Amino acid sequence: MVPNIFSAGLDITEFYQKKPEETDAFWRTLQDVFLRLYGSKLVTIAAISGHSPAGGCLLAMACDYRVMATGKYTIGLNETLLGIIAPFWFIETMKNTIGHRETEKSLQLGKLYSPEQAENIGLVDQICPPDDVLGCARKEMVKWLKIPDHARILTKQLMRNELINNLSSKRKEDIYNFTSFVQKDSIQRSLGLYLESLKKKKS
Ligand SMILES: CCCCCCCCCCCCC/C=C/C(=O)SCCNC(=O)CCNC(=O)[C@H](O)C(C)(C)COP(=O)(O)OP(=O)(O)OC[C@H]1O[C@@H](n2cnc3c(N)ncnc32)[C@H](O)[C@@H]1OP(=O)(O)O
Repeated sequence: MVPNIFSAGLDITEFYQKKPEETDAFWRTLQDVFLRLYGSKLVTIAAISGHSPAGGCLLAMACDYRVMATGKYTIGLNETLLGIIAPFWFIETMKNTIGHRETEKSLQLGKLYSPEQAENIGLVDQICPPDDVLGCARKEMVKWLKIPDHARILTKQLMRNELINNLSSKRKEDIYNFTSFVQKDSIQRSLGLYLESLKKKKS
């Protein structure tokens, strides 16, 4: 685990000043990761040890349960703040997690929540002191593993298959949408400025 960061989201440099075939491949890989994690038969618990913006939030939401460290960390889908938009399957995953109305506000505002706020709206299920996040996740895992596996798996599939099938049937179209969107000059400019601002913040 990297201290303070669960995931900084997608590596923007993978779709900044890249060739279309490179961004296509990047997006296809992300679809694969999501479909495998969201559709996993295993019990998946995210131990969110720190910041979890955008793609990081998506990965966490793809799990069955989320434990987040307390502290000055944030989680959410902040795409609009970067001048980009969350694709339909990010949106659907968030709707399935926190409901339609909260998702609508959250996405338009590019909202990043504190751990306490995230727990209040159900974006995370539990908050724990940073040095106990894994311990809390393990304790929760024990509960989930006591459920008869076949029943849990079938239930999970019933809940998740609609989104899985929807994305699986639209993968090509979704890749096309991503690449044509991020390759626009205006979007490339926004991404460049955002990357610069991240570096400036650091120095
Ligand atoms: C008709 C309809 C059509 C629909 C079409 C749909 C199209 C789809 C559009 C596109 C969808 C894209 C979805 C995108 C999802 C994403 O995940 S985008 C990434 C979002 N991530 C962020 O905004 C987080 C950015 N990072 C931070 O805020 C901070 O780094 C941090 C996580 C809070 C940690 O802070 P700190 O510890 O201070 O680390 P830093 O020192 O700031 O960072 C270290 C270096 O890393 C660089 N960096 C950080 N994050 C990223 C990143 N995500 N990508 C690339 N690079 C990143 C940062 O610049 C530092 O770099 P160096 O200076 O070189 O070390």
